[in-house]
Amino acid sequence: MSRLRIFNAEQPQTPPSIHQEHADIARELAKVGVRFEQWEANQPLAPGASQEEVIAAYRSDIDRLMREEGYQAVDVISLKPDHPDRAALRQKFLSEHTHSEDEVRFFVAGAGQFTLHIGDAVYDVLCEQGDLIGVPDGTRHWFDMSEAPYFVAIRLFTNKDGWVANFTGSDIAQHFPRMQPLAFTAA
Ligand SMILES: CSCCC(=O)/C(O)=C/O
Ligand SMILES: [Fe+2]
Ligand code: NI
Repeated sequence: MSRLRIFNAEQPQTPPSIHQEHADIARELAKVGVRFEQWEANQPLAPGASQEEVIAAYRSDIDRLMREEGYQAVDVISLKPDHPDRAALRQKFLSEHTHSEDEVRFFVAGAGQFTLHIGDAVYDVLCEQGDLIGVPDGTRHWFDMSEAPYFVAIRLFTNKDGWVANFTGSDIAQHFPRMQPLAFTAA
């Protein structure tokens, strides 16, 4: 189940407000300019599927987004808990950063946790299969996949060069909850 927790940026220990209904999550995120939608993710793809398989399965959605919203590049992150580089891949996204383009991600399997630092608040969004999130350019954020990653996400870029991050140097991400491994993947 998708989940939004909203913290005060200065008070990571204080219990956050929590939303678990998709409409509530979308409404709260829309207030701060973040896109959150539920899409059909009905192709039988498991984490670990290749980029080619994922792109072929979602070709029509990808083509439509590229045509209608002007994306120039697409790639896929597809990870399962035994990936040999999982620790390094997790580390890559764990510190606060921004991008000079919107971060648009469609989760076609599994789950991952985006945390957005907007003004005085921190929005921690657990995205699950079927969720599309669009984080505006310049938004400070980080992403966790847990120590046992289990997800397939399609990434769309307006920049032809794909993923480029600007790290803020802040340690704020260390103070907020990390993603817990999905129960069904913890063997
Ligand atoms: C779920 S896609 C991988 C994370 C990513 O691309 C990013 O920029 C996280 O902030
Ligand atoms: Fe990012
Ligand atoms: Ni600190």
